[in-house]
Amino acid sequence: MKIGLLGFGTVGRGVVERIQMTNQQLTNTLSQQINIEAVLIKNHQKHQAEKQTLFVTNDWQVFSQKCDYDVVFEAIGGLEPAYEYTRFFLEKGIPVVSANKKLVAEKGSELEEIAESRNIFYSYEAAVAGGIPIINLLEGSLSTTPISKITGILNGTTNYILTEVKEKGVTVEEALSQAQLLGYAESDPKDDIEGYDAWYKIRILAKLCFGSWLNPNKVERKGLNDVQQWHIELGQKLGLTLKLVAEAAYLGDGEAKAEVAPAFISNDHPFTYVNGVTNAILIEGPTIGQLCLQGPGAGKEATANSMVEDLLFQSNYEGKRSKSSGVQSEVANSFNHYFIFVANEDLQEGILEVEKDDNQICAQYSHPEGEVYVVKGQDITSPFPVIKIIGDWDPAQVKVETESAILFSL
Ligand SMILES: NC(=O)C1=CN([C@@H]2O[C@H](COP(=O)(O)OP(=O)(O)OC[C@H]3O[C@@H](n4cnc5c(N)ncnc54)[C@H](OP(=O)(O)O)[C@@H]3O)[C@@H](O)[C@H]2O)C=CC1
Ligand SMILES: N[C@@H](CC=O)C(=O)O
Repeated sequence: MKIGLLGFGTVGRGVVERIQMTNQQLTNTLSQQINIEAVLIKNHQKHQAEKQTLFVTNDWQVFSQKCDYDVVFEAIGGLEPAYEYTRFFLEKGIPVVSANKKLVAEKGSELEEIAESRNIFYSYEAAVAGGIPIINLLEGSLSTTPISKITGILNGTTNYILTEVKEKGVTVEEALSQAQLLGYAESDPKDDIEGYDAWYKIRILAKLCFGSWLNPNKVERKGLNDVQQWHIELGQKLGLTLKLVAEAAYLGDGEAKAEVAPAFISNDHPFTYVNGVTNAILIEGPTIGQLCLQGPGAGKEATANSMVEDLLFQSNYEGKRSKSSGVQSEVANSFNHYFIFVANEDLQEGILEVEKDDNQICAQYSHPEGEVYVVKGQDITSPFPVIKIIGDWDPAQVKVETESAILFSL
């Protein structure tokens, strides 16, 4: 089997190592030897010093003209030129295995159509939650399972940062540099911090769970930008852990909604102890109850593992597998507690804003830097930072330490 590899960074290198490491097993399973025919990179200088046994080029013409690949792996990232290159191979009838969530979320519909018309696959197991085999699970073992909601910690970098800051007291910048060194972050880490990466991923999951692509303009995206240290501290004092959470739910009548936002997790929820680069996904539906998966969400080995297994999974079906069209189940109405944070300097305006929307304030806590108002409802919004609480958390049950930093006042 002749492989063309687009990209030789964290993931591309992982693919080569994984193929080398399990070469014998792969040969046995596929009944043929896997050979990496050519690797496309961008910056030749960067790779010049390396002793290479592979054919590595930065010339697209050279790479594309080889064209007798049986499969192409795409680990470049971003929209262009990944889109052009993927299209090129699919149109030639060459299947593509991708790790590129941005490309799948933005152009997946069109690329899948091309693949289907050529009776080949365009697959992207590694694009969502790194090493967790969620895509082929949804399309395979759960393909007729009614799903009402899917919730996930889908970005390894932000989860790693939040964990490092909490457990080691490092700064966000220090933790981000470490995440970059470990190969977890996107080439532009704003994609992680501002929630874009998780936004692409939840849009892909929503399509697989509910059968159609959501209008991206209607998928809310909030990253960690508005979260301040005192918000996290207050949450911690109240037994809550901050995570960047993506959710998609089926509302009935063909309507689904999705969002990415920071959320406080109560300590009875399966996500509470999901730390570091680990991702977790909770799938809910009437026949399965709650199904929770967790595993490495980023990094060379885990992501490459998903790409190689994706190839094997797809090869078993020789492009003839019928894909799940999403079996929706209407989500039950749920009301959550929300924290609305108002810094000291905004207090006068803040309380008026909080009360304006007929919000019932069920509790209020103080911190030297501001107040938090706890309200209960659905989709609460405010001009002030709002953080939803996920899990079973009730202010009436909370025992707050009565130290000066925080006082229970309602
Ligand atoms: N890192 C991770 O843990 C995970 C990453 N992914 C996804 O995998 C993809 C790759 O990520 P990652 O390996 O981390 O990224 P890297 O930045 O480490 O590697 C990107 C590779 O693509 C090459 N490249 C970039 N632009 C071009 C271009 N225009 N033409 C040819 N080659 C190009 C780069 O070349 P050069 O070496 O010359 O710079 C580099 O080899 C992304 O879509 C990412 O979202 C998915 C899951 C996990
Ligand atoms: N930058 C991404 C990489 C995997 O998709 C992340 O941190 O999750």
